[in-house]
Amino acid sequence: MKRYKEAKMGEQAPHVFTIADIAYRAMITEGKSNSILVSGESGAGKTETTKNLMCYLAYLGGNSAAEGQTIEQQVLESNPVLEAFGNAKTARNNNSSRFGKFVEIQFDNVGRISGAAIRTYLLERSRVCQISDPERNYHCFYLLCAAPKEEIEKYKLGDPKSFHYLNQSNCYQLVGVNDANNYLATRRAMDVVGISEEEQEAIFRVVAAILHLGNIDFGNNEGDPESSVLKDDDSKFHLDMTAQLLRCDPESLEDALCKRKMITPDDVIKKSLDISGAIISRDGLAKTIYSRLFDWLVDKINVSIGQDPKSKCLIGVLDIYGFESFESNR
Ligand SMILES: Nc1ncnc2c1ncn2[C@@H]1O[C@H](COP(=O)(O)OP(=O)(O)OP(=O)(O)O)[C@@H](O)[C@H]1O
Repeated sequence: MKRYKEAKMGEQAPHVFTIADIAYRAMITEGKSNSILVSGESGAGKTETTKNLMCYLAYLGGNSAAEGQTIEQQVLESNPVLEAFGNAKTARNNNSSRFGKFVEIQFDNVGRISGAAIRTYLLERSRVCQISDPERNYHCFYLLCAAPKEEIEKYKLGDPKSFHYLNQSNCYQLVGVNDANNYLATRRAMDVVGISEEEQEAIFRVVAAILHLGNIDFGNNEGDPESSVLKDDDSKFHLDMTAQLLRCDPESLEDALCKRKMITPDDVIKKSLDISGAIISRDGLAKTIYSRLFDWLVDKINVSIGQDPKSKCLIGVLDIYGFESFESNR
């Protein structure tokens, strides 16, 4: 970073630091905002490049003397938090971002970082309840299953193989990655970005609830093929756990999964759902809860980092969705 600072284009070997340096210098001299677009196929290195760009901008505009957590530390530490909840192993990349991200780093009139905002786009919701070999679900599920024993007991978790949302693929572990260590690292990163202990507990409660929700299975309601009921005691256990973790009433949850409410101008009609309908509503609930949790996390990080209303210049870094080409593209 030292070598690239204020070096002319071509003076050093090609590097993203040069791009960040040019963007920063142009912002200072011309007083104009700049954006850097990082694009490429899945696995090309966009997210790593984005992190390098952010490190370099933090190096140029950092506030080393500030007390407590600096804005740049918070921006950099938001990466492991967002990756835990928005990244997953795919066929091409063990740490593939399943969302788009635009990071705005704001600067004051002397070129110091004064605020930041993170905007995310289009989280891949379907992954929460549907995966196939050799992919994995979002990292956070495996991290929580590798959490310290007390937490595993508190959330009644265990081997990832016992959860439907994880066992549709045979891939559970990543080579060279320790989920137990990463769980603790994610908790530490959450501390840095200003997520309180209580909020962290609530976040992982929701993650555990989604795993239990996925294990609720449905069976035929005798005498009425158009409706469904909980399949067995195992499903009842997971329903009770989901309700306990989400702090809602188990009967209302069961009703919400097995019945559909239709609102007409005069009345509210409840219609029973068959097994496949109940599964669709269970998975729909899991996807909605997860994507709202993700949005909540991003909002929380933004509130904690804070934006500078007086800032006139910013550098934006856009890490877009990586392109993938499948045998059968849909
Ligand atoms: N500059 C780098 N230094 C070291 N390793 C890198 C670098 N860039 C990429 N890699 C390796 O390649 C992998 C994929 O990179 P990255 O996650 O940045 O890709 P991506 O383009 O963001 O992919 P996706 O679109 O799937 O999110 C990384 O996990 C890392 O192992």
